[in-house]
Amino acid sequence: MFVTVPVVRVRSAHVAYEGRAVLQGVDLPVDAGEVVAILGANGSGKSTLVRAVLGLVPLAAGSVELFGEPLRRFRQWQRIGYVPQRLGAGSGVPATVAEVVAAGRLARRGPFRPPRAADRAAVAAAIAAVGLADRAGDPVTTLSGGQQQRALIARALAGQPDLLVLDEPTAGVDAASQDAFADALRGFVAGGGTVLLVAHELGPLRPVITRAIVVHHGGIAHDGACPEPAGFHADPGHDHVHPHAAEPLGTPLGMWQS
Ligand SMILES: Nc1ncnc2c1ncn2[C@@H]1O[C@H](COP(=O)(O)OP(=O)(O)OP(=O)(O)O)[C@@H](O)[C@H]1O
Repeated sequence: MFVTVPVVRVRSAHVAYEGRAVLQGVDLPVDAGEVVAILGANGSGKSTLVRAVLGLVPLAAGSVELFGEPLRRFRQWQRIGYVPQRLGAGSGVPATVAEVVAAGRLARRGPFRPPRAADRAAVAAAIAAVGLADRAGDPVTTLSGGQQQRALIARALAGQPDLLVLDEPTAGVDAASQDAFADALRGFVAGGGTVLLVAHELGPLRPVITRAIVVHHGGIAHDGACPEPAGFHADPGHDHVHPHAAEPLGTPLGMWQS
């Protein structure tokens, strides 16, 4: 019998920083093809959860499996594309968009092999997917913050991962970049990809999200449909949400938002 293995399986995860508990017994399975948004107030532990999934912060207790492998044995990192929360401080090297995106291909082709046609095609496709084809030759430093974020997403896509993990990919990003990102995600998922992303506001991403997780008080307060903000509260820039009739589980959405 064919049994599908979850792409991510977090079991009873506990994480503490300097003795202060941030996650306390979190369970999270993510199946292939899901687009899971992790929501919650500032400091609730959203980034900590995705960092724990990737082994970037240690678990005090519990376990993580990726593609059915315990994290400590997992070696297929080329199957995962990760976009951290912020572009690090500039290295001083004015790399072009194409160079930054091509770096995302290294895990696939190995650092000492020249790029093949398939590598060049994957890089071009990733740049096009985020709507930056006309900026491919420009230094990333000349791009807006939102466009730089799109370049990082293209870098993750260029590796043709099975799982994309994105930490607040649309925070502070202009509307055009949010739309471009939503389109890129749609294409990625249509090609069989799975997505785990941290978000503060869903905006244009909302229709792409198949499942929302809300982290609150070290645990998962909601796991299901996207909480529906009413009317104009869904607008980007409106950073709080009021309780209303459609909220899930009877929990005031305001509790989850800062
Ligand atoms: N490396 C660290 N050392 C100590 N404390 C940390 C560290 N990283 C995060 N924390 C603390 O852990 C808590 C959860 O942080 P985390 O970044 O996971 O929250 P978040 O939900 O992603 O927040 P935000 O929405 O502001 O990005 C916060 O109180 C934060 O200050």
